[in-house]
Amino acid sequence: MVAIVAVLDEKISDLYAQVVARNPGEAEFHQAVREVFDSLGPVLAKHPHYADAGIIKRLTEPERQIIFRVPWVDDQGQVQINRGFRVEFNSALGPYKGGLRFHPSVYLGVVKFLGFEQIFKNALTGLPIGGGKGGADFDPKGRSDGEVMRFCQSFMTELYRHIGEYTDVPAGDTGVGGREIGYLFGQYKRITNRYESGVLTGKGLAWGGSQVRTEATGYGVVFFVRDMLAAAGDDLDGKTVVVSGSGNVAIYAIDKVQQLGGRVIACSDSGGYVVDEAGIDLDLLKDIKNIRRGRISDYAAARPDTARHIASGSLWNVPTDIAIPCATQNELNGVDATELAKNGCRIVAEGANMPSTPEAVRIFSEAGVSFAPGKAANAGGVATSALEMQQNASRDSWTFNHTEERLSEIMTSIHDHCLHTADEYGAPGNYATGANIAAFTQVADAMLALGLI
Ligand SMILES: NC(=O)C1=CN([C@@H]2O[C@H](COP(=O)(O)OP(=O)(O)OC[C@H]3O[C@@H](n4cnc5c(N)ncnc54)[C@H](O)[C@@H]3O)[C@@H](O)[C@H]2O)C=CC1
Ligand SMILES: O=C(O)CCC(=O)C(=O)O
Repeated sequence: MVAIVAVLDEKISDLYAQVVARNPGEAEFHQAVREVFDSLGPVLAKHPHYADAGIIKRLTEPERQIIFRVPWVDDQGQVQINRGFRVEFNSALGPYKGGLRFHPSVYLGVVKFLGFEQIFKNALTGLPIGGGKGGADFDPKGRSDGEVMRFCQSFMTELYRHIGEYTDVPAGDTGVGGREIGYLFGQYKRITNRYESGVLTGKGLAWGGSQVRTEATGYGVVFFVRDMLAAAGDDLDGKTVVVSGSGNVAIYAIDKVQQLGGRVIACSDSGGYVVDEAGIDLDLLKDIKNIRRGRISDYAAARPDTARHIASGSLWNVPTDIAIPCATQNELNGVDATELAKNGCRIVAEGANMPSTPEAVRIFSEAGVSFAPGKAANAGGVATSALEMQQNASRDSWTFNHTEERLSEIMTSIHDHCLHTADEYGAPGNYATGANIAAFTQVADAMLALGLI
C-alpha cells in the first residue's frame, strides 16, 4: 500500500505540474488545486478507476470560460472599461452555481480558484448544483448607486446569454450584495422579457429571494463551529471569537456567535481592525457598514470607552479561543497561525474562501488546532441559494425558522460527512482531507456515470 501511494504521489505531482504549465501566472488557482490534490493519494489508491478515466485532468479544466468587455459611463460622463468573467467549471451535479465578485483584484486566476473550490463545496451540500464563479475587476468602493447600476446593467448585457435557471445561476460574493443582485436581475428581466426567478440567487425577499440567504454563510460557519465543539463535548458558551472582515459573511457570523453565547472581541476591514473586549456591538457595526458604508475605524470612534482601532499589524495577534477568517484569500499566513496557536486558539473555521495559506494550515495541524476548510465551513451560503432555487421552482416561500432549520441540518450533515470520510481514509479529525475526499468522490462518480464529457 505504501508503495502504491508513493507511485500515486508521483503521478499527482506530475498532474499538478501540468496544471501549472497549462495555466501560467494563476497562483491562486494553482494553490487551490494543490490543496485538493494533496488529499487524493488514499482515494486513488482505493479507487484507481478515477485516475484511469482521466477524472483529475478533466476536473481541473473548466467546461467553459467566458471573458468579456464591460463598458459603462461614470458620473463625470467618462467612459470606463472593466473586464468581466464567468468560469463555468463543472456541471456534473447540476447547473453551474457560484457567486460574482466585484473587486479590483479579480482576474482569471482568482475566478478559477473560486470556481474550482465551488465544485467541491457545492457537492458537499448534497444538493444538485455544479460549480462556477464570475466577477469583474470593478471596484464598487466609492462609486455612486447610479454608477453601480450602470456597471451592473452593462455586465448583465453580456452575461445574460450564458446563464439561466437550468444552465448557470450566479449569486453574490465580495462586492456583490442585495443592491447589485437587484440591478443584475432587473437587467436580465428587461433583456429576456422573462421573470425567471431561478436565474440568480440572493434576491430581495419581495421579489423571489429566500429568507436566511443574507445570513446564511455567516450563520452556517458558526453552525459548523458549534458541531466541531459538540464533537469534542463542548459548546460556544463563554468562548472568545475573532472574526476578520466586516462584510456579509463576517457580520452574520458575529450575529450567530452572539446568539449561541460566544463573545466576538475583534473584527476588521482592509483599513485595520478593532478590538472591543466588551463584545462587538452588532447594531453599530451594521449601521456603519451596511447603511453608512463607512470604515471599521468609525466603530472605535463611536465606542471610545471599550474599543480601539489598530490601523496596521495583524488581527490574528489578538488572543482568542476561536478564529473565523471571513475577509479574503490568503489573509492568514504562517506567522499568524503560529501566533494564534501560541495564544491558545483551538479552532479555526474558514468563512472566506481559502483565507489560510498552505503554511498556516500546516501549522494548525502540527499545533493540534482543529481546522475547518472554507469549502465545508462556508457552504451554508450556496446551500441556502439552492434552497432559494427550490422555492423559486415550486413558486413557494418558506418561513425564516424553517429555512434556518434546513441550513442547520445541512451544516451538520456536511460536518459529519467530512469527519466520517476522514476516519474512513485514515486521517481522523482532519476536516480538510475529509472534505476533499467526500466531495471528490461524489463529483467523480457523477462524471463517470455521464460518460466522457
Ligand atoms: N457572500 C457569500 O455568501 C459567501 C462569501 N464567501 C467568501 O467570504 C469572503 C467575504 O465575502 P463577503 O462577506 O460576501 O464580502 P463583502 O464584500 O461583504 O465583505 C468583504 C469584507 O472583507 C474585508 N476585506 C477585504 N480585503 C481585506 C483585507 N485584505 N484585510 C481585511 N479585510 C479585508 C472588506 O473590508 C469587507 O469587510 C470572501 O472570501 C467570499 O468569497 C464564501 C461563501 C459565500
Ligand atoms: O450562493 C451562491 O451561489 C454562491 C456563494 C459563493 O459564491 C460561495 O460559496 O463562495
